[in-house]
Amino acid sequence: MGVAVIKLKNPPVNSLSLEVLTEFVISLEKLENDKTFRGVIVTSDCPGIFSAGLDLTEMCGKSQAHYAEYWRAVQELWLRLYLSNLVLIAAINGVSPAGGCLMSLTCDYRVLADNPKYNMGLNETLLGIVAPSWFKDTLVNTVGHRTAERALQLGLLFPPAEALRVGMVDQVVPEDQVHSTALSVMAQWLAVPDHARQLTKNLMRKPTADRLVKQRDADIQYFLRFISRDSIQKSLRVYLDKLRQKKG
Ligand SMILES: CCCCC/C=C/C(=O)SCCNC(=O)CCNC(=O)[C@H](O)C(C)(C)COP(=O)(O)OP(=O)(O)OC[C@H]1O[C@@H](n2cnc3c(N)ncnc32)[C@H](O)[C@@H]1OP(=O)(O)O
Repeated sequence: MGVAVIKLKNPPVNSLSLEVLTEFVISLEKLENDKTFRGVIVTSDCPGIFSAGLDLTEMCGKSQAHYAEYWRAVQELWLRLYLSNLVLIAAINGVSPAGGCLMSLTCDYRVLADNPKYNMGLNETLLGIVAPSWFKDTLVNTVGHRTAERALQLGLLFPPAEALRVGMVDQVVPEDQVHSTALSVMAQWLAVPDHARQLTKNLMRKPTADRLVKQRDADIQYFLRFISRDSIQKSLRVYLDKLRQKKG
């Protein structure tokens, strides 16, 4: 039925490095242009981890030019996913904090494996950073304003049952059924004529995407100012050190 599978593979934690973002955009573009494909299942090849989100090492101790290039790539992937003409289904087979969660929220449907370790949410505040307005918009459009406000301020990571309850995911299924469920949901979505579904998706999502499109450069400048602050760099270094020391 013309369904591709994009399996994220950037061990150990599928962090979204500049290279991963760039390759993801290229793969999506190829699939969009190949009319034999109508749907994509986005999943992970790293056991227990859907994606650890944005690659913190790309945002720490680098040059302004690098930050600008990285942020443009983050914007680009979000825009491509959010406005994709393809049916996108996230088969979430692991934990998905921050950017990992955002990636799944851009999809049309989310199936999450029922494992209490597989938390998901926008936890930026716990790192001492702030989810940008378009991350916030994507969450609000999925779970509603009140749930998003609480989740964003507290940096909540929801276990599967809670993620389902607040509408962050559409289905929670046993781990070994995530892929087959994604495939059967895909069949349902593909039963709708493409042109009608695509126009409707556009109607729902374009106003949100346009807000970023209209001010992409300003958004990059804002990110540069924010990420270059000494206090923010310090927060990121402390967080990364904590992650690294977990093993020791
Ligand atoms: C205006 C600014 C807005 C910016 C918006 C930001 C969005 C984001 O996405 S920020 C990233 C948020 N992500 C997280 O908070 C997740 C952090 N990671 C974890 O919680 C855990 O690593 C895990 C639950 C995803 C996996 O745990 P585990 O299997 O125990 O693996 P380790 O913690 O031991 O990690 C292995 C290895 O990977 C490094 N690492 C983990 N996450 C990231 C990351 N997001 N970016 C870069 N590197 C990451 C970790 O430091 C370990 O490295 P080594 O010690 O060198 O092996």
